[in-house]
Amino acid sequence: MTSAERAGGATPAWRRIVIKVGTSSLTDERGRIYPPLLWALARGVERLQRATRGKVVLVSSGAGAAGREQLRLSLPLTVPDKQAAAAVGQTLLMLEWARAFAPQPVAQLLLTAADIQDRERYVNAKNTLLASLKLGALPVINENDSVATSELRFGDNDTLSAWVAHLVGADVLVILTDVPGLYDADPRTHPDAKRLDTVEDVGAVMHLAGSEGTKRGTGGMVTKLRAAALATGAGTETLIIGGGGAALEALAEGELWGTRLLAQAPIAARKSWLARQPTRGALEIDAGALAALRAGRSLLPRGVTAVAGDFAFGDAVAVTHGGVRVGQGLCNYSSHALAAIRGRHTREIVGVLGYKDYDEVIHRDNLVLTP
Ligand SMILES: Nc1ncnc2c1ncn2[C@@H]1O[C@H](COP(=O)(O)OP(=O)(O)O)[C@@H](O)[C@H]1O
Ligand SMILES: N[C@@H](CCC(=O)OP(=O)(O)O)C(=O)O
Repeated sequence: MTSAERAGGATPAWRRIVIKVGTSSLTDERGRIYPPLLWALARGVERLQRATRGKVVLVSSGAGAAGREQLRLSLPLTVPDKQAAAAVGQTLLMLEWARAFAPQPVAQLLLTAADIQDRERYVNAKNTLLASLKLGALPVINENDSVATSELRFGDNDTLSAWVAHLVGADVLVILTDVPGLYDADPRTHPDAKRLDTVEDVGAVMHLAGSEGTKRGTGGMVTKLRAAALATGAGTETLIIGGGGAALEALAEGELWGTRLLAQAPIAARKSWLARQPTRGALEIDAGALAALRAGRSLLPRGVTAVAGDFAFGDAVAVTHGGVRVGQGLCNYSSHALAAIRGRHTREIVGVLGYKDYDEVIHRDNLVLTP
């Protein structure tokens, strides 16, 4: 690494740091867990914690690789074999992390996408994480591979790490892999590829990711960029770096061995979050209302011509015109209340419902229009 490849600076002021470590950063070329790599990472994490006085949450892959090694399994594996390998490997992995971080305690959390989708489990996961950090433990998170199949899966730990960053309100998401950043083509197959130092809009670089990862990893650069889109869209800066523990030590000194993907501004971040919320119903609006929304105004009951679905106050709903989706937003009235006030003037709301919490059905700050 030459000095020209490094972007130097002061120690960053991060309070919460999520670091995702891929299988490729923990294993040797034969795909076996290589403890010196893991121990060097632990030293890097400690250095980063000391320098920033921030708290680190680790998302660690490697259970599958560790389990395959102990069970002497060779590829390709059936899904149950993969799950058994992850179940065996997870204990080995955690044992090694616990040794490497001692005396700091480590807290194991195994999550699936279902834990994020279900409100109660989401809150429980968040509480466990925040309490572990408060008590001085270092959370080490992996996907719960033994129960997560198809639609319940994150599928890759890059995506999981973006959700963890969201759960803990991280200032930065660090994705550590075996290449020092995002290149304009896969550097494995394009030796002349050039690295991008800073990315302002993840959407604009998504096409640069080759479809394949390493044989050891899952997803390659595509899933890292998707995770970066999620995280930066929610306001969390994302770094894709390579170089193992030494790269974390450099980061503690303000040196970046990779690519910085900038967080979106709060309003843009909110809109991108809004656009990702699952909708529970739809509001059909007339042409006048559509023109008002496009002019940056809020949706009033008068412009709503039909209501579909069963939703509550605060739920996300689609907005349609002529049956075509034109946007979505958070609704200030339940489907039941809206069915009664649609097409009415705002001054009529109290008369119809007996109360009026809002003039707007969807406030413009809670609305995102389809481009
Ligand atoms: N544009 C790109 N820039 C950098 N790496 C890329 C790019 N496109 C594809 N890759 C590949 O992504 C790989 C990293 O992904 P992966 O093997 O899944 O690692 P991990 O185990 O760390 O998640 C790199 O080794 C590289 O070959
Ligand atoms: N949960 C799996 C890791 C899945 C994954 O995303 O792997 P990687 O691309 O190496 O981060 C395991 O522990 O083997």
